[in-house]
Amino acid sequence: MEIKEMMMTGKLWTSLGSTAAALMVGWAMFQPFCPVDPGDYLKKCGNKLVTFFSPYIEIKFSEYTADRFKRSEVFSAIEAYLMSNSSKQAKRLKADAGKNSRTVVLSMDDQEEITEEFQGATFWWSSTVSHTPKFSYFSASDEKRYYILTFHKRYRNLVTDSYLNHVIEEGKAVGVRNQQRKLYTNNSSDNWHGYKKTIWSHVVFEHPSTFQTLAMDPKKKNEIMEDLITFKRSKDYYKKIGKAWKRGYLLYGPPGTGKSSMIAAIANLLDYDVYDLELTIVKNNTELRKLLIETSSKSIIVIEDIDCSLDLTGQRKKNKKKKEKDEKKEGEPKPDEIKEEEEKSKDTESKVTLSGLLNFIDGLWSAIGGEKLIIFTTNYVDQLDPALIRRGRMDKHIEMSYCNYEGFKVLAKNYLDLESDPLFDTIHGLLKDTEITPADVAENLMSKAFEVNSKECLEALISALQETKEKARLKAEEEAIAAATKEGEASTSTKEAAKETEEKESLTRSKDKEAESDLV
Ligand SMILES: Nc1ncnc2c1ncn2[C@@H]1O[C@H](COP(=O)(O)OP(=O)(O)OP(=O)(O)O)[C@@H](O)[C@H]1O
Ligand SMILES: [Mg+2]
Repeated sequence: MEIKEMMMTGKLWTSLGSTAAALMVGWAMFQPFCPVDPGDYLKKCGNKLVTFFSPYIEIKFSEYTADRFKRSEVFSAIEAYLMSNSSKQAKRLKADAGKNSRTVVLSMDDQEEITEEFQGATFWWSSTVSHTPKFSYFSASDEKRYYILTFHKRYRNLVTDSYLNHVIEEGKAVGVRNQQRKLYTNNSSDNWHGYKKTIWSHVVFEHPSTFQTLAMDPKKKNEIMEDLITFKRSKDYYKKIGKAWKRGYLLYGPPGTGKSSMIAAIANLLDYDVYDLELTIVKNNTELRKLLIETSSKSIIVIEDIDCSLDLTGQRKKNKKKKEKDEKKEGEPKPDEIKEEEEKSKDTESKVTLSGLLNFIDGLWSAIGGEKLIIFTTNYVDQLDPALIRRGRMDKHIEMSYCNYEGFKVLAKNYLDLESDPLFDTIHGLLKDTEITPADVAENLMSKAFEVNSKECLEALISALQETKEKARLKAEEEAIAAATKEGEASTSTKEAAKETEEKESLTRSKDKEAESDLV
């Protein structure tokens, strides 16, 4: 009996096992054709059930928006907002460098939770990270971070009406307080794709130049500072007059007169990020627009040496010449080498046009983000297209000129801690009729030894000034001689030409006379 039972139980298990195996095999074959995963379905139903009975509501804030293009500003604001609470409550924290790299900023690490009270309500914040497997080029096995806010459903209105606004505004303010100023530069568009794309790369901006250290006419300096501060405070004014909140500056002057130093001083005064735009690697107007969209507000967009960056006016002339050349050669077969070269240059050549750049400065897209300063620098202001620098586009034209006595006094104070010296009078006299850049003055005032010897530095400057003055005198003399020689040559050739005409005329006259006498 027992043996029979055992045999039957054994048979039962065997048949059950084989049925299960058959079912599994069948399911595995059928699964690819079944649109719904029952596991997922059950999970969904479970979630629905829990949500239905739970009195709590959850809001999820992802780090990246759907297009994974830009880090969500809301996420960054929440991150900053939770900082102060995190450092008190969370047990696992993340540390990062704060403003000017002098402080450490702590924030909540992944998979942590904190609680906070707001107007009598309790809110739970948790930070979560999920790892997505690599299934496409764009996802690249990445971590997705998000914050989840949980609250009782009776606070729904409080959250939507005031709590979220409070979090974002506070967070943005904390972000600005902790944020290090950054210096950005644009990458070639070859690096713009994939998840790890970087349109702009940055380093911490730490240039020490300020308006106090800038050598220039104090009146002009104050005027610029006032203009900048007014701009920074004029959000409502710009809205009222219907203008985008941005301003254009054109800095021009010879090399070494402080154009780049002025940009750094402006960034330090306004506390803005700097985007140093390298136009030569921007391939076309669309790329230029993309770069603009990716800049933050409270920023300075700089295009240095605009005359060299892109031959905007010249490009049109060049194209015209090329066209003429092409027309001439029309019909002639082109050798393979030339064809290849043309293809290559087509790829590398920047196709940013003047109109593209003008749109960048004041087209519809330029208003995005607001609070932007656009600065162009050039050594040759007369070579720029007038459309580019007309008032309204470049609102302020600032000439950075050679060093004058006022400028020298600023440099002497900065470099030597000197406000007066008997040698100042000599320098004053020499500066009146010598063109020397502040960079050259600064170089002479810089102490070559650890101990500053003011007298030696001033004497070095005096001899540099005398040398420059002498060089300028010799150059002027040479030019005068060259001009006189040219004039002399010109007058000789004019005389010769006159003589030739005279001879020709007398020849014609005599021929006419001969003809007349023949007729008689
Ligand atoms: N006006 C100035 N005040 C103080 N320092 C200056 C001034 N001009 C030049 N310098 C000194 O000279 C150096 C070079 O100046 P800067 O790079 O600002 O000149 P720039 O006008 O931008 O020249 P470039 O046209 O060649 O780019 C600076 O590092 C700074 O030390
Ligand atoms: Mg410069």
